[in-house]
Formats: sequence, C-alpha cells, structure tokens
Amino acid sequence: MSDFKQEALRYHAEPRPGKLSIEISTPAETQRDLSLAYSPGVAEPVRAIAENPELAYTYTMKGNLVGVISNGTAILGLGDLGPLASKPVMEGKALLFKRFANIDSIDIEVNTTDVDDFVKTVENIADTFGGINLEDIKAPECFEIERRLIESCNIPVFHDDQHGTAIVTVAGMLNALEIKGKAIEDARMVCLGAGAAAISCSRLLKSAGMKPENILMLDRSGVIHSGRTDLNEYKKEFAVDTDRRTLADALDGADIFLGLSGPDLLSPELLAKMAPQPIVFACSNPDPEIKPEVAKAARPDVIMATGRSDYPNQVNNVLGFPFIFRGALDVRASAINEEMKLAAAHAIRDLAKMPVPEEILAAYGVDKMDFGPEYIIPKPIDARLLNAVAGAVARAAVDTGVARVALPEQYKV
Ligand SMILES: NC(=O)C1=CN([C@@H]2O[C@H](COP(=O)(O)OP(=O)(O)OC[C@H]3O[C@@H](n4cnc5c(N)ncnc54)[C@H](OP(=O)(O)O)[C@@H]3O)[C@@H](O)[C@H]2O)C=CC1
Ligand SMILES: CC(=O)C(=O)O
Ligand SMILES: [Mg+2]
Repeated sequence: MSDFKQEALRYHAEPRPGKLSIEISTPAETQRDLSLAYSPGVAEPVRAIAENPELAYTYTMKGNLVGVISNGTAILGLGDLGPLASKPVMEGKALLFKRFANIDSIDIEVNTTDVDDFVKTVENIADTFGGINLEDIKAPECFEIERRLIESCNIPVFHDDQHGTAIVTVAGMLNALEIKGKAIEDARMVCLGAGAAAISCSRLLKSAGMKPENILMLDRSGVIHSGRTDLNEYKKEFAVDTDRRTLADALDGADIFLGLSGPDLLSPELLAKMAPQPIVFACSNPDPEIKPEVAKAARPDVIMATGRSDYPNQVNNVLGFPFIFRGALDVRASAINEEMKLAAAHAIRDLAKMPVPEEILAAYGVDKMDFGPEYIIPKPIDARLLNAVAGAVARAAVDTGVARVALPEQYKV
C-alpha cells in the first residue's frame, strides 16, 4: 500500500475514529445548569414548540443543522458500495459544512435502495433539521427521491451531486470559456456520464446559455441519440439527432469534455481529436477521466480541471454546498431554487477574478495565482467564499420570495 493510502487510513483512525465529534454549547456543570438543560427546565421549550413549531428555530439546534443523507449507491466514482461504506464520505461532507460555513451537520446512512422506503425514512426525520443534503445516491432514483422530498418537506432539500456540482461546474466553465474566448452559445460539449451529476450539470449549463443541440451526452452504451430505445426519461432529455455513436465520434472537434463518469475513460488519443485549447473537466473522484499530467502531455493547450485538491482548478461541489446552505439557512429559505443556484454560480465565478490573498498562496505553496488557465475557480479555503456565495444565495432567496426571515445585515450590499 502506498504511503499516501496508509496516511489516509491513519487520518481516519486517529486521534480517535472518524472525523467529527459533538460538543455541548451551553453550561452543564452545576445542579442549576442541569435543571435548566434537562428536567425540569427542558419542559418550557417543549411546551413552546408544541404550541408554535417555528420556535424550534429559537430553542433547538434545528436552524443550523443539516442532515447529510445517503444510501451509498453512488459513492464518489467508486459505485454502489452500500450505506456503511459511504460513511467516511458523509462524515467528510459534515466536516466541510463545519469547516467552511460553521454549519453543524450529521451523517445518516439509510440501508435501502427502495425509493419509497428511502423517501419515507427521510420524511419521518426531516423536522430534526434546518436542511437536508442528499449525497451519493445514484441516478435515476436520485431524481424521484429529491423531487418527492422537496414536495413533502418544508425545509431545503438539495441533492449535492446534482446541484452543488452543477453550480461549481457552471462557474468554472464560464471562466474557462472566457479564457478560451468562446461564447457559451457557440461551444460544443461532450458530457461523459448521464447520471445525477451529468444530467444536472448539463441542465444548468443550458440555463447559462449552452445550446441543447451542442451537447452530446454518453452513458455506458455510447452517445445518447434519438434512435435509442433504452433511455430513461432523464437521459431522453438529452437525446439528439446525430450519426455519432462513440466517444471518439463525439469528441471530434469538440470544445469541452465534461467527465462525470469514472476513472481513466478519456485517452490521450481521444483528447487529440478535440478543438484548439480544449476545456477538459475530468471531475470523477477520486480518479479523474484523465490525469492532468497525461492530458497536458497530449495537449499542452488544454484548460484542465479535476475534482481533486492536489491539482490546479478543483471543480468540486465543496465550493458550493457549505456556502449555499449557509445562505439558505440564514434566511430560513423554504427551498433552493434556480435563481439561488445561478446566483451562487456567478458569485463563485466572479471571485476567481479577484486578487488572491497571501494566506491562500502560502497554503498552496505558490508565489502567485492569477485568473487564467491554471486558476479558473477559487480555492475552497478562500474565506471570501462564505460571504460572497452565502450572500448571493440569501439575496436571491429574498428576491424570489422563498425566504422566511429578513436578509441578515452582513449580506446587505
Ligand atoms: N467533482 C465533483 O464535484 C463531483 C464529481 N462527481 C463524479 O461524477 C461521477 C458520477 O457520479 P454520479 O452522477 O453521482 O453517479 P451516477 O451513478 O448517478 O451516474 C454515473 C454515470 O456515469 C456513467 N458511467 C459510468 N461508467 C461509465 C463508462 N465507462 N462509460 C460511460 N459512462 C459511464 C453511468 O452510465 P450508465 O447510465 O450507462 O450506467 C452513469 O450515467 C463520479 O465519478 C463522481 O465522483 C459527482 C458529483 C460531484
Ligand atoms: C464530490 C462528490 O460529491 C462526488 O464525487 O460524489
Ligand atoms: Mg457526492
């Protein structure tokens, strides 16, 4: 086993197993403290909430608590390895919520692949939380699960692999296209993968101006075209009239490769077929569709992003979900709508054009980071993301009427 793999296991095992702990936020030392925290004092908020459920936001941690909920059917790009094996990823998402947006969150792994069962389980516990982040649930089930939970829950329900990924991808893509000097309306994209992330990214790219006829999507059976009879309703949305059938056919002259599929599926020979200054977002985790060093050797003109922290241009939903939920929770939004998503994408995009603070350069061990092919998107540790993205989301929630409390001062511009 490599040193890095051993270190990763040790990181998860020490100083105690896992990556999270729960802390007490009120005094609990004296008889008086205990009388207030538990019996008899706890009866007062119980009675208050029973009379007015909104007071759960005042007297419990609900308003700053997000459930990270999975059934482990699409764990990163590792596939369906079951709910328990997804726990390190879900604890990781909770770590990121806390680290980047001071949101308390807890992971819940649900042991079912049945849509009705999953939906019922989440519905039954939803009131515990201020928001629900669905994670690593495979397509097509994820679409029905999210739709039904959005309908039945009165808190934001957000499938991160769909919308978190789409928001960050659109932010990075608009910047990559700007650097390439190509309008999104004219860009031709090949999307490898037709699951949760691919469908949602392609939908949001269309909302941002990409033409449906300029998107060729592929699944394991090749190009999704209108002659296919094996397509579910989500894939059908992307079926086009075309003679192209294979990834090689699709990539001929394409401007963009968006990979949301699996490891090492884009060869240097196929990359060579793309248009000048190709944009390659190889976003599969942990192993991208093509490694940046391989892509750059084949195409020195490539604008390249991956989902990983150890290469430039990390296009990963970590840049989105902590800040999006921060904004949504702060205005007690009932939903995370399209306007909020596009506002988040533009806020992330715009931040990449601002001068990069010293502490970020130091953390990444470089002398400079300037907007360009090696820096199309901010780093997750950029502290400015919090106010920029959460503020944009909160303002969009207020503007579109889904906020249930007024805009906090810190988000007023
Ligand atoms: N960077 C980021 O922020 C994110 C990256 N991702 C990555 O995207 C990938 C997909 O995740 P998600 O959408 O949640 O999973 P899903 O299970 O919903 O979708 C997987 C999709 O990939 C396709 N696929 C798998 N292998 C191949 C192959 N050999 N050739 C063509 N298509 C293939 C599947 O095809 P078929 O439909 O035929 O089965 C399916 O459409 C993962 O690698 C994940 O790590 C996901 C979310 C965020
Ligand atoms: C980043 C992420 O959510 C994924 O790869 O599934
Ligand atoms: Mg995921």
